[in-house]
This record gives sequence, C-alpha cells and structure tokens, in this order.
Amino acid sequence: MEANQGNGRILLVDDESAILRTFRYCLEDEGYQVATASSGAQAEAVLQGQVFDLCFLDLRLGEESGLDVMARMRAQAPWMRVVIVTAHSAVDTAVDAMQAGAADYLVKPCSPDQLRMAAAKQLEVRQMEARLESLEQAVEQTRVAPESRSPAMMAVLETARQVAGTDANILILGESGTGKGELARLIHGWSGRSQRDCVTINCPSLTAELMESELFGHSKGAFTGASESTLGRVSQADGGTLFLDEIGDFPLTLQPKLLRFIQDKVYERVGDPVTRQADVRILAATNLDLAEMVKQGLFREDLLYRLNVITLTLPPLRERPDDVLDLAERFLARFVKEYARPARSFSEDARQALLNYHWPGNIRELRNVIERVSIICAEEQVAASHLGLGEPDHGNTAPRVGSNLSLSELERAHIAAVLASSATLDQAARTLGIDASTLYRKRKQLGL
Ligand SMILES: Nc1ncnc2c1ncn2[C@@H]1O[C@H](COP(=O)(O)OP(=O)(O)OP(=O)(O)O)[C@@H](O)[C@H]1O
Repeated sequence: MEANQGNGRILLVDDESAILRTFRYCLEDEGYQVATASSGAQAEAVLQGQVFDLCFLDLRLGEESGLDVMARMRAQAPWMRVVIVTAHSAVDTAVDAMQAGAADYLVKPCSPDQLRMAAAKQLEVRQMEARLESLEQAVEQTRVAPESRSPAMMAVLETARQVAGTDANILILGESGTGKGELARLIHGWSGRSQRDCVTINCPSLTAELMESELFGHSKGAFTGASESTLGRVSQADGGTLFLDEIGDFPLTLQPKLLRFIQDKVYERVGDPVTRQADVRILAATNLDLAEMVKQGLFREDLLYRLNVITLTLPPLRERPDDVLDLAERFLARFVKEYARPARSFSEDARQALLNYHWPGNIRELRNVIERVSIICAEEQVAASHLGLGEPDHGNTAPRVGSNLSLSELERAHIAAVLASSATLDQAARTLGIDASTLYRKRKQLGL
C-alpha cells in the first residue's frame, strides 16, 4: 500500500465543513492531492476541471439524494472510485450505494488510520486498473528478445538503446510487419518511463472526431452519445509513452492539435475548455513516405519535424537473411509448446525454402507461417512442403473466383491485391466496401 504514498488525487464531498477539514488534513499529510466540495453541484463543477482517482462521498447532502449525486459523478468520471462515508444509522443506504457502484463504505466517526487505509486500498486498485490494459497488451505475446545478427538491425537496436533514455520523439519507419510496434514497446521498456504506461493508438482505425476524443478525452454530453466522460489516451500516458501507430493515417484536420500537444504538452478534452497538461513521450511509426505525403499536402511538415527528431528505419526481413532462421526457430519452439505439437526442427530443404522466400509481409508473415506449420506438421521435422512457400508467381496462377480455394483464401488474395493497387488504406477500404478500421484489423489478422 505504501506504493500509493503521495500518488493520488482525492475529492471529498460532505456538507459538514469540520469533516472536510479533518479528512483533508489527514489525507494531505499522506501526500495526496485533495480537493473538497460541500454539495453535489459543487462536486460536479470540481470534476469538470480536474481528474480524481478517488472520492469520499457523504450520502447525506442536505436536500439532495446522495445516490443521485453519486450516479451523476460516476457518469462524469467513471474511472473514479467512490467510498461512501456514512453514519451508523444509515448503513443500509451505503449498501444500496455499493450496489449502485460505490467501491466501499466508511462508518463515521472513523479514525485517521481507517481513513488512510480506505484511501490507500482504493488508490491501489485504481492504479492496478490503469496498468491492466498495458499489461494485458504486454502478456498477450511473449516477446522474443531483440537479438539480431544482421548488421543493419544491430545498428538500429544500438541507436534505439542509446536514445531510449532521452525524451526525444522517435519516428520508426519500415515496411509493414517489420516490428515497428515491437521496437516502440522495447524503447519504452528501456526508457526511464517504463514504470508508467506505453499507450498505443492505431491511427487508421478512427475518424478525426473519434480520434480527438480518444486522444484527449471528452466531457459528458460533449457530443451525441457521450453519456460518460472519458480521460483520453494522452492522460492515460501521462508520465509514460504514447505510441502513434501508422501515423501517416493520422487525420489531417486534427494534426494541428497533435502538433500543439507535442510542442507545448497541453491539451483540452472535447467539450471542455479547461487546458490540461500531460508529460508524454511520443513514438510514432509508419510504412508510408511522410516526406512525399508532405509534398502532396497530405501531412503537415511542421508535425513531421516534431515527430522525427530521431528516425529509426527497420530493415525488411529479406535483408536480414541471418535472422530468418533464428526467428523461425524461436517461433517454432514457442508455437509447438503453445499448441502441444510434435515439430522440433526444420529439415535442410525447409531451411533453404525459408531463406529463399522474399517475405513481403516480413516478421508478421514469418510468424504466421510458422504458427500454421506448428499446428499442421505431425512430424518432428518440418519439411519444405509443410511451409507451402513458393516464390510469388506473377504469371496466370492468381486466385480466381471459382477456383479450388476456400472463402478465406480468396478473401486474403483479394484484399492483398486491392491493397497493392491502392495509394492509401482509405482508398483500399472504399474499393472493398468496408471501413478503414475493419480493413486495418483484417490486415493484421491475415498477416498482410
Ligand atoms: N523481434 C521480434 N521477435 C519476435 N516477434 C516479433 C519481432 N518483431 C516483430 N515481431 C512480431 O511480428 C509481428 C509484426 O510486428 P509489429 O506489429 O511490431 O510490426 P509493424 O512493423 O508495427 O507492422 P504494421 O506496420 O503492420 O503495424 C507481431 O506479431 C510481432 O509480435
């Protein structure tokens, strides 16, 4: 519980000024930031301007129904934990409040120790909740240590390590599937910010309006459907790192607001004029040619110069032949363990096939191929025929409607062909008749 010492923002709501004063002194002594309100309306006004992790709420606020006040506060700040403060005689109402979403209750009069413990307990939960998302992302896949025998890759890793500890913004370039997201998470892990979150935003998946509220948050009622306030990714990344994946697809109309945030570290939530600050290190990645996009008026030059203080370019897998077999072996070991399958090694012809293939989908494609082979290979040794890698044939063997293909194979081939002939993801999505976020997910899913 000591981990929370001094690290929590607490709102006290009570109509008795003596209680507010005593609670405040006790909690400020612990190093917490404390604000007070003596009515529901005042509490809501305070919540408009500041973010709190925890609220101690007296349900008896004059004429107002404490449960209504709690419901309004929870809609405004759903992340905030609420502890009900109640007299012995009103424990029943506290129990109702807990059913309505309060985290705990405290019976008055309480000792300073009881108050401190109640605060520490809730702040610990709040902190754990905030970290859960990033941890889930991290454990989703056991990451293979970033070892490489390729000189180009070794140079990138070396520079990445050197600059990780600075707050310089980094732009990571490379073809799709080369591991840009992976490198961003490594840089965060090597930086002094690793105890805080590395928050990722996938730029193509959102329209300008949704992106603004995703990034900066919004207040309740800011637009139709905004029934609850949200904190926004920038606030979530405070003290940590914000990774803007596929920055080339960041909405042009929103680029000035991102630029201002990167320059001045200040922002406003949608529908809320209060200017807030966040200390966030920016990493961005793209497989697009941003300089060319600047020339075409599709990307702001000033934003590009803010993002690319350091540029790291990941080599495509076909230029890392030394790493292909190492990676393949590591993926094989991992997937056969995961699926409890018999394959243990690659035959000589399989090794040759892995080396001869061009890997247009880079590490992502290699990973998908090895995952598939781990499942289908019933022998100890994987043969070239299991891998099913032929050089891409530009002759007349392209999948055709009505040929001997499953629906998903046909879908994959069609999406790949449309992507190859489209200038942007948006254009490809329009041709395919799906929205960009669906296309984005499908690309990842199909390893394109
Ligand atoms: N060094 C590595 N070791 C193991 N797996 C890796 C490594 N680098 C990347 N991968 C895996 O390859 C896949 C693609 O990586 P990642 O998403 O980071 O690529 P990307 O360049 O960001 O792709 P895109 O541009 O499509 O977003 C992921 O499944 C990732 O886990």
